[in-house]
Formats: sequence, C-alpha cells, structure tokens
Amino acid sequence: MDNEPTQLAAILRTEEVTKIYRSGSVAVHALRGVDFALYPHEIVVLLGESGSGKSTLLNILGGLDRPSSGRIHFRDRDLTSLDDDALTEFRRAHVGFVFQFYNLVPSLTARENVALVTEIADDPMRPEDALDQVGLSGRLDHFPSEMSGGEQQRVSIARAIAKRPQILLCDEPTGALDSKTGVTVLHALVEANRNHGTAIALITHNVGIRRIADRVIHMADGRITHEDRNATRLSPSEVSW
Ligand SMILES: Nc1ncnc2c1ncn2[C@@H]1O[C@H](COP(=O)(O)OP(=O)(O)OP(=O)(O)O)[C@@H](O)[C@H]1O
Repeated sequence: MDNEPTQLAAILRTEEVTKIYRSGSVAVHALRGVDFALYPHEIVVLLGESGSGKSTLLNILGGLDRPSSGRIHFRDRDLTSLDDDALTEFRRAHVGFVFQFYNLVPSLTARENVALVTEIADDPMRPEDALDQVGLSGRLDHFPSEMSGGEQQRVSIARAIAKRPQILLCDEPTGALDSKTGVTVLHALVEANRNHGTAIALITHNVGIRRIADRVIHMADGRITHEDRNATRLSPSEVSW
C-alpha cells in the first residue's frame, strides 16, 4: 500500500521550529527552523548524522519537549499554546512512543507492562490482543528478563499501540538489535500502520530501513536538508542492514 500523503491534511505539523539547549554560557542550536508534516497512514523515516537533531524533533512532535520558538499543530490544534497538563493529555491520548531501550518495568510481566497503559486509556485494546498483534501471545506471563531483546521491543510496541494512538514515534527502535531481530520489530510496526492507519515517524541510523517508508527525511545540523519519496514500500524482510 502506498499513500499520497500530500492530498490529506497533516496530522502533525511543525512551523519554523527551533530548539536551543543552554547550559551556562554554552548554547546548542539543536533545531534551526524545521518545517515538517506527518500525514495520516504514512511511514516516515528520519535519517541524519549523530547530533543532527532527529531525537529533539521527535520529542517535540510528541509533546515530550517544547520548542524554543515556532509552532506545532496536531490537526487544527496548536500544541504550542497548551499548558503542561493539556500537553500530557495530548500525549496520552494520541501518541505512542517506542525507544531504543524498551523502558519496560522489570518486575511486571509482558501483559502487566501493557496493562499499565491500557488502564488509563479511553478505548484501549485488551493487553492480550495488543501482544497477539506483535506475535507474543505465547509470552503473556513472561518477565522482561525472560525475553529476548526483540521480544522486549515487541512488548514495548504492544504497549504503544494498545491505546490505539493515531501517531507512533519511534527513536531507533532496532538500534539495540541484530538485523534479523530488527526485522521482526519493524514488521510489528508496519502491521500497526496497516491495521490501524497509525502514522509512524521512525529515527534510524540504518539506511537500509529507509526502504520501508513512504518518505525519507534527511537532517543535518538542525535542519531538514531534503526529502525522498519511495515509489513503493518494501517489506521489512526485503531490507537488510
Ligand atoms: N538535553 C540536552 N541538553 C543539551 N544539549 C542537548 C540535549 N539534548 C540534545 N542536545 C544536543 O542537541 C543536538 C541534537 O541532538 P539530538 O539528540 O536531537 O540529535 P540526533 O540527531 O537525535 O543524534 P543521535 O543520532 O546521536 O541520537 C546535539 O548537539 C546534542 O548534543
């Protein structure tokens, strides 16, 4: 399935977003004016050298951080003007996050880790169903220490999709995994995109992964330098890195 995102209204959009981190007299310009849009149903891969601003942009898109200047819109809503409680509510209702190091609670089983999220969501999946969707129905009562890295990452994806978010933001989701295991993780993300139309923005250092995307955004020195559009998306099992 390939989409024509430009014909749809953006689900998330930044306008001239900058981010300056200050510590003492040192100022780091992490973002220098970024205009980015994420469209419903699409998969976007963000590529760029270390320090180019990818994680900063992703965190700002997901309401984990605020820009120094510029605006962010979620559909027609200006997120920049929200107070902290309203921003947290936006995140909770609409955004799933997947990070490189799974962030699972070690003392909870796979099912309980997912339930942590579903218990506070409006219209969640059952944890069992979310885990089934990532191929882990046989691991419901396993603790993180009893699972492989790829399985733990799939639990974190189940946790992210269980609240049926419209947006999934993934920061190096395969960064800690070998490529075969990474493929199973990417499959779980692509399935969420196919089954629920979840828009996905995914940071990676593995350029091979760009082929699973509709669009590839290249960043350097706090800016988007250019964008490529893939004519067709490849299945994760067709890419290698
Ligand atoms: N909390 C922070 N305080 C100060 N500087 C920061 C902070 N977070 C990021 N930076 C700086 O902002 C710049 C952009 O960082 P960012 O993590 O967004 O880059 P990145 O492209 O995601 O890098 P990587 O691929 O290594 O994860 C870097 O120079 C980084 O050192």
